Amino acid sequence: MSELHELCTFPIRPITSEYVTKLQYFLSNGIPATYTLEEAEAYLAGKEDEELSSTTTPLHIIATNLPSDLSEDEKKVVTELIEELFAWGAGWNLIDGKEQTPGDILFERGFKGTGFYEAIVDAGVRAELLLRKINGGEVEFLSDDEGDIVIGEEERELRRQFEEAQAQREKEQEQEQEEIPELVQEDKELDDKYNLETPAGNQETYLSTKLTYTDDALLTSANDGVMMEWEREIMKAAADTLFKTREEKDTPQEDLEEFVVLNIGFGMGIIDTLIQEKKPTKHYISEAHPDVLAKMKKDGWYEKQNVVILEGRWQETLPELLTKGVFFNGIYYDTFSEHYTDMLDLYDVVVGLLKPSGIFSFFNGLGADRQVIYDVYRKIVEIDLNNYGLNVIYKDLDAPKTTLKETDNKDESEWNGINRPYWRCETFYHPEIRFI
Ligand SMILES: C[S@@+](CC[C@H](N)C(=O)[O-])C[C@H]1O[C@@H](n2cnc3c(N)ncnc32)[C@H](O)[C@@H]1O
Repeated sequence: MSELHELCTFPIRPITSEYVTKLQYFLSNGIPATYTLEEAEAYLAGKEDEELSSTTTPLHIIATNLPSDLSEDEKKVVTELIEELFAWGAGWNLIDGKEQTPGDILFERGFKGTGFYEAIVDAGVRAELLLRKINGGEVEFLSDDEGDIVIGEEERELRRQFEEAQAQREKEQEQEQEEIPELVQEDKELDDKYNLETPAGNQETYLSTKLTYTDDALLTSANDGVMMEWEREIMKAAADTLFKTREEKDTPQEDLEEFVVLNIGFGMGIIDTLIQEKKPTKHYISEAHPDVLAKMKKDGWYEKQNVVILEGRWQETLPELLTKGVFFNGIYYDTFSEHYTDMLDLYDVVVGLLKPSGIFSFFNGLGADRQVIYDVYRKIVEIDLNNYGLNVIYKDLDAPKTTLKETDNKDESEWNGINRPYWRCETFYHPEIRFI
């Protein structure tokens, strides 16, 4: 173990500012903040050229060895150590031999709410926003419902690339084609490859994939869960949220005269059935998949008096409503094989379609296969919606324990026989979004 790594195991107590001095010494003398245990071991074994499959960084070692009985003074020092590592380019989402990020380790060890876990989440938010800038507004950094985590980006490297890209852009102003930094380009290629191959990752593939309704799920032919029965409680909460303003005293009467609701994504029709029970004046349903539309026809949704079915992708059907004077008291969004970039496009439409007192909500599965990413997205969504003059309140809901792990037993795990678990968190952050 190198001296830097050794330091991060907190060999001496109490943890004093001496630690910060030592850390600064290592970093300012050229040891990268992302120097891994694996690199150190390979160096000692004379195998520096070998490709390493995991990246146990100083932040991982801190997360693993952080004492749980820290004094207030020690907490301050540890906070400084973490800040110092980030200032020198530590990666918030690198993965160690157990496939864990430093945030995962802290969460597992019960450090959520102590400020240390939150420092990692904040670094993730900063990295994401920075990468989006570099990438010309595209969101590529975090995987959402895809089950993979993109490793290798470090804030410092990003910052360097950002500055480089900006300088380059200034130099080549007359050139129409913008340079894409190599790192981002690599991610894009990975993403494109992934997208082209799976229904879960790509809309075009998804919309031409055969779907099957089982007793408790809607599945693609690749056994991806499009919708699953375990989400029913979440749908109940969502339906209640959409109708909440009906009971609130300060909702303007003119907003309530016609109670109009929009649901984007029919799936198993769970939320639409719950919406119908609440008898809205009008109930719009946006649905793109032919097999789902066929099921809706078979089950009589086209005959319902107050139901309007918008056939096709919401990207094509909703903008038309903007010119037709249709406004909603509630909008819910829960689709499949879409990404956070699609949600950013959706926000443009939502602000135009929501009544001043209206409520917008969505199935919040963003990054939910890994707690720390779920927490990063929680903040990103808040930041993005605030830019639209919308405020988010999250309500914590318990997710079923059977979604936490994969086992062969259907009673123990929802993921038995399902291609890619898209949910792994204990708590669902149910969003209620209104104009500020
Ligand atoms: C997760 S399911 C919705 C489940 C629903 N909330 C329920 O309670 O059963 C997602 C649905 O969104 C539909 N969908 C996917 N992309 C869409 C798009 N761009 N526009 C409209 N519907 C879409 C899918 O075909 C699928 O029926």
